[in-house]
Amino acid sequence: MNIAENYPLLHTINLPEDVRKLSRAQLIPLSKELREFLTHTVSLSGGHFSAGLGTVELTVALHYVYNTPKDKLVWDVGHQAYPHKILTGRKERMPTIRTKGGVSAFPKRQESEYDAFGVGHSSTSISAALGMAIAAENKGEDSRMVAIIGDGSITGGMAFEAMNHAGAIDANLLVILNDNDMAISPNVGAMNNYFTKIISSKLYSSVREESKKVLSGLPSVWELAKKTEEHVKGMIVPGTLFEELGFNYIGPIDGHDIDMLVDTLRAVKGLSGPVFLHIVTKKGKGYAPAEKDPLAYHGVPAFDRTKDCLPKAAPSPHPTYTQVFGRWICDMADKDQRLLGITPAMREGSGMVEFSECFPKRYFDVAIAEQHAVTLAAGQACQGAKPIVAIYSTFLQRAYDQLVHDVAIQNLDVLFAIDRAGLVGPDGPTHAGNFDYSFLRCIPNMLVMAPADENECRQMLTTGYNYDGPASVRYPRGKGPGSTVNTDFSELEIGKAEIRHKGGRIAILAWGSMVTPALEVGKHLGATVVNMRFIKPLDEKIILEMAKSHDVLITIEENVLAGGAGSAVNEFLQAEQILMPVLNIALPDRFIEQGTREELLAECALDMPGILSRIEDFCA
Ligand SMILES: Cc1ncc(C[n+]2csc(CCOP(=O)(O)OP(=O)(O)O)c2C)c(N)n1
Ligand SMILES: CC(=O)[C@@H](O)[C@H](O)COP(=O)(O)O
Ligand SMILES: [Mg+2]
Repeated sequence: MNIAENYPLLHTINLPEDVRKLSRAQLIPLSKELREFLTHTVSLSGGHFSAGLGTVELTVALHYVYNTPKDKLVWDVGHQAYPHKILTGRKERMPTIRTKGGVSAFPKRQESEYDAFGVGHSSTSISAALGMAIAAENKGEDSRMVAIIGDGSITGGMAFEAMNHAGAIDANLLVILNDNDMAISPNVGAMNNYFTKIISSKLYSSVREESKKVLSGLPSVWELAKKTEEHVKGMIVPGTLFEELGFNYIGPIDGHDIDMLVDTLRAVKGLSGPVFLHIVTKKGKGYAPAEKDPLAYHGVPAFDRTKDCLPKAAPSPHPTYTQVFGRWICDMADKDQRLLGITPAMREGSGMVEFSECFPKRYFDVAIAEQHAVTLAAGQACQGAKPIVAIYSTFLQRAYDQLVHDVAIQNLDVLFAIDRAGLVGPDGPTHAGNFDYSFLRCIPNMLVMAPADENECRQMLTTGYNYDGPASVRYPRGKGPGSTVNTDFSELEIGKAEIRHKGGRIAILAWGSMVTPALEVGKHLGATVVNMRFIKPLDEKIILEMAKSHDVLITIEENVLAGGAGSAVNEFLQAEQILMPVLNIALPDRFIEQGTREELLAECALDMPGILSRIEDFCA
């Protein structure tokens, strides 16, 4: 990639201070080059794309106006922060994004001093920026804190908890709402309707024009505004929710108009107290296929930028686990009218598209609101419905209290279809689902299952659905070993494991994704291999049998060791006063960085060669 030749202005930008040296007139060509460079590098690497296309001008304007890194930019989620990464010293390395050892998927404090806060999960930015503002003021430090949050991410309750606080203490904080009317899929909810109302109100266009005049020509008006903040309020749609929360609401303004952005940011930088700046952008801006289909271009594989569509996935007879769930929920919904399906803003990723289309009245996208999703399900279950919460393992962490307090204590009949469990790969540690065995199995009443293959996934979903109480099935990202998935509703006996291979001295107890490599190892070593299926309840009978008839027990799971399935076996053996050599193979007690799933499994010695060598070392 010849940056100097193809991106002459961007080439001169190593750090934001270089942006600040540019003339106002150069900001438009810089934005153009930045967008082209972003498109070029993401077409090589894959990654999050359409959101970043929409934040190009905002990123340039922010680094132009604010004195980063002393002033802090806190990007919510961080999938829209690729332009920020490019302007903050990482442009040459962008093609490595999300690869092992490469630039990380999201802002990360360890990676750059310009990444003020580590992100990946949504709706944290306002709390974090507020914390920074309070601490800076306490130190007597004059730095400005800016939270940049999308219209999807602001639907998360935390964002409102933070504004509730900021508004009350009159904190010096700028919240920028980047409103593109999209989450990953089209944004939903009353808040979204409210934003649409503001934007489509007649006032928006006139405010836009008026603001433009005021902002471009008359900085003194802003001087005045500082003194009489009511005036600023007068420039906006009156009576906004955010004003009631104690914020000075400004906007909506065009988030692709760089002059307007720079003027507005300069003006609000001088204001004291919490300010809420509402900008309107287009997700996918400037790359026609992404503008047309921002959902498809939210996260992309490498692609040919000269074509107007993404590469088609190779046809495969084997569905992913997500697809197995998507098929099953439609089949079960056909059969049982009581079934209700819930997703916290992850319709596509969780395999709910067909269900949403076939059963619109029984489908609930609750926006990015995991806590609400779980308690909503609890409420539905109280009325005799059969709710299913389809959720990524990492995002279920958000709703732990709801799981315990609202669902499990009341032994309510909710099924959790937990996707992206274990190592997810390129998104890195923020998105890994490495803890769910541990945090689920300690909850009384919970049924915790992990399928060894696709057909077992379907059977477990049916088993969990028919179980009278909280149940969970957790499965990894992508495909399994490729079993044929039946279309029936067969169930598994609860708490019953199955022996997959009979052998001699060594017995391997494996869960979920680890059954396949365990089988390979078992066959190689002549060991017994058990597909344990249940993390809770454990098949204690089979553990006793294995302990009696083997010299060594090995447990293998794709979850951290602490509190996981191997720990459950250890607890049981201890309770039974069985003393024998036991090796627990699990994820280590550290956060695993990004890479492909295969690379990470190998790094953690959870692939066939890794497992084999750990067992050989142990038994030597
Ligand atoms: C707690 C949490 N739930 C779900 C997600 C998955 N997720 C990532 S981006 C996104 C949509 C965000 O929408 P918005 O904030 O409007 O940003 P945009 O992509 O439109 O720029 C979702 C649901 C997440 N990162 N964190
Ligand atoms: C930023 C974010 O949280 C999502 O976009 C996430 O990266 C999706 O992950 P999957 O690709 O596994 O659905
Ligand atoms: Mg959005």
